[in-house]
Amino acid sequence: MFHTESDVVFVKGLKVEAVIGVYEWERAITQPLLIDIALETDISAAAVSDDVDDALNYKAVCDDVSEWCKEIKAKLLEHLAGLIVDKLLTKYACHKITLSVAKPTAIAQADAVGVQITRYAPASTDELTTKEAAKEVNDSQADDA
Ligand SMILES: Nc1nc2c(c(=O)[nH]1)N=C([C@H](O)[C@@H](O)CO)CN2
Repeated sequence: MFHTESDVVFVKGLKVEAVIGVYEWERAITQPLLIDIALETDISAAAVSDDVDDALNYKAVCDDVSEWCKEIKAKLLEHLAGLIVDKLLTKYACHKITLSVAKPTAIAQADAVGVQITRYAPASTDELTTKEAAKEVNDSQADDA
């Protein structure tokens, strides 16, 4: 079977309203965040089977990231980005994640400001197959329902 180390499942422009910011006035409101995520993973099983259970499900990623952003209520974008990438690497079968979080309304003179980080999975997480991780996600969502 065809194998590659450079497949990517991505999310671009995920919009989340969340409490974010270092100033007191920011703690009392929500602001829009725009999030891009690139999850490096092996998509070859899903490419052959055409079964979402073999895929790193971007719908589940969007749901999780939206929920975590609202829960975390970080002051700094750096803190939020770090926590979200750690959680994604723990939950999903991917070996590398690049994530950017932007605040499009924070600075009037700028289109957006933000941070971008890249992190790698520890070896043990990397060994989880996409199918095993997808099953864990599906099972935990079934438990939540
Ligand atoms: N590197 C960062 N600089 C700043 C941040 C941040 O999260 N990371 N945050 C702020 C304020 O919350 C700002 O968005 C209010 O306009 C300032 N600098």
